[in-house]
Amino acid sequence: MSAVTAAVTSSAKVAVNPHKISSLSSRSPLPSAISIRSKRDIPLKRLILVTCTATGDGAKPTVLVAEKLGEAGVQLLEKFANVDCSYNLTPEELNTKISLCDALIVRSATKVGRDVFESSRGRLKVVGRAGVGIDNVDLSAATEFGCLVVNAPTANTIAAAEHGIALMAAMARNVSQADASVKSGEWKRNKYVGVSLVGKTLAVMGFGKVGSEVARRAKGLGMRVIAHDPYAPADRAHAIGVDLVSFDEALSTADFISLHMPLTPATSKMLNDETFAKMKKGVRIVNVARGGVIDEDALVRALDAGIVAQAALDVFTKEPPAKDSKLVQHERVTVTPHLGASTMEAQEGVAIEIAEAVVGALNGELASTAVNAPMVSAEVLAELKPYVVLAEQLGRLAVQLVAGGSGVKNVKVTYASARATDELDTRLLRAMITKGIIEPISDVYVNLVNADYTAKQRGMRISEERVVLDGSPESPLETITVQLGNVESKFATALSESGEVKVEGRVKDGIPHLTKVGSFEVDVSLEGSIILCRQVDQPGMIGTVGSILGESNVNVSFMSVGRIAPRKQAVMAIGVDDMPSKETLKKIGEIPAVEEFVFLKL
Ligand SMILES: NC(=O)C1=CN([C@@H]2O[C@H](COP(=O)(O)OP(=O)(O)OC[C@H]3O[C@@H](n4cnc5c(N)ncnc54)[C@H](O)[C@@H]3O)[C@@H](O)[C@H]2O)C=CC1
Ligand SMILES: O=C(O)C(=O)COP(=O)(O)O
Repeated sequence: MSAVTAAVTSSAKVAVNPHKISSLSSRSPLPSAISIRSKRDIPLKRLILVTCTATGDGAKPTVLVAEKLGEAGVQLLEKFANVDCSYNLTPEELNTKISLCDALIVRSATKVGRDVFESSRGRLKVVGRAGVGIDNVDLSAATEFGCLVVNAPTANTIAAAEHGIALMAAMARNVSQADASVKSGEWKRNKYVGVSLVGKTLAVMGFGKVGSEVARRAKGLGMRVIAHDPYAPADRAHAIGVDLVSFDEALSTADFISLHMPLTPATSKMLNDETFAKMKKGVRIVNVARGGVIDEDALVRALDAGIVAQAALDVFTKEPPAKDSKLVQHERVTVTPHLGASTMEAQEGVAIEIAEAVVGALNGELASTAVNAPMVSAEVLAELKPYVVLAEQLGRLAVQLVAGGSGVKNVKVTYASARATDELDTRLLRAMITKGIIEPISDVYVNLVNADYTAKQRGMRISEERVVLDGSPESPLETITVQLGNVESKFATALSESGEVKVEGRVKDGIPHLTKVGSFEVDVSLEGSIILCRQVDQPGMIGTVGSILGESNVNVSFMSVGRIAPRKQAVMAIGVDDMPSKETLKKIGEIPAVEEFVFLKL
């Protein structure tokens, strides 16, 4: 079972007489004010993460496209949103605009740092990276601010692989140098004698989507291809006739090295003085990945020392590089201005891929290309839909039962299900319970993106437990129980025998219901708001409370009573559509048989 972080602080726990329950909840005759609510569909937008409710007025969301995006993508966005295509913004202009935007689409040139999320003041809900590399987006800041980051990981793979091959062939045959020479009026056939590719060893560093397409094409050119990738499965490499080798073996045996790993702290400057020294003399290097994976000064030294015969670079640590960059000006270096993804086809594909992902995310759907959120498949999502609402409502109820100042640090969630443990994905449920607990007591916006982070920040530990039931695993869950430990409660009845605030719920006919409070069984649908009352069980109670509410024009949607035994203590759960006034609540509290009561807003 997963647990979200540690940091358990203990606060005073009040031992309260637990009320044992001896009978199941009894549905009482309905007083005149009662109306049974019709079964409603649960709005999908509530389920997830990033809904375009930022404007709060049902207006179209605004998408800022900050770098050139294919027309097909812009058109797709325009069907759903106000689209502001503003290219070449300065960082200051971006920060000013962003507070009016629900989504931002960038390519590789825009730095989306913490300042962007701060400047958005909570409105920015999605960052779409129209391409693969997300090294220009501060993912931890995005996660912290609950902003989903999606990318377009597949549409430019072939373009990048083709550009890698193009650079390798152009470099080997001095195409760009010879071209410049001829255009300047020279005709130097001996100066530009190249090297052949056939029979040479190519080391593909990073055997992902682009790397494996480069490998496939290089095999077709008659090269021997090896690859280094600590995370790639060997059988995928073998399937296209490539051997996975160690980093050092790749460096020491390759005639050509082609880089295709992402820029991360682990890959930053992985080609440096030390690693160049391990290479075969006369090696040729292609970089269509990210400039930062090479120490560029070290590459100039390796070129000058003759270790590296040639390099072909599409990407640079700083883009554009300085005009007088020794590397760019080096006569044995071929350069292009980050053109790997720049084909008509790839740009069209990327634009559509990112526009669909951003629109989906703004619609509250789970994006399959989410970079900073767990992916939950559409099928799992559809099945869990009512349970997701239940989870949030239980969290919301539980936290409202805590007496102010207690500080919620320990949350225990128990899922009872006939499904095998690994057949129930609880990440979404856990996130929604976290949302339910944190949102009523703070101004933090919690979603699937930042739920675990936010819990951790607040020192809240969420432990999850599974109870595997006998029976049919048809429905994913029977009950969800949320317990808050080490807290005091403003409604002592909500404390379990072991002293935790405890609420339990289940889904009935697609509608989430509260079925247990502390040790008392109740049955009330989780819509609107709830009044919980502990009273001495006696005739006329339901009528008395019902008429107080009816007189104040508060519509009652549901009532249920759970009791220990006839004429002993009972808990009445009353679902109300409207917020009762203070006077109305006071009148309920003044009923002699009422021992304690609480109003809970859902
Ligand atoms: N120049 C351009 O216009 C383009 C550049 N790119 C760059 O190419 C990179 C690769 O793109 P894809 O193949 O689509 O990504 P990918 O995620 O499919 O592949 C990356 C591979 O690198 C591997 N890797 C991670 N750390 C490594 C390490 N330390 N050593 C060796 N391998 C490591 C991963 O296991 C993965 O297999 C992107 O991150 C992006 O930076 C991608 C498209 C266009
Ligand atoms: O997809 C990538 O990672 C790329 O590097 C492509 O960058 P671009 O979208 O052309 O700025």
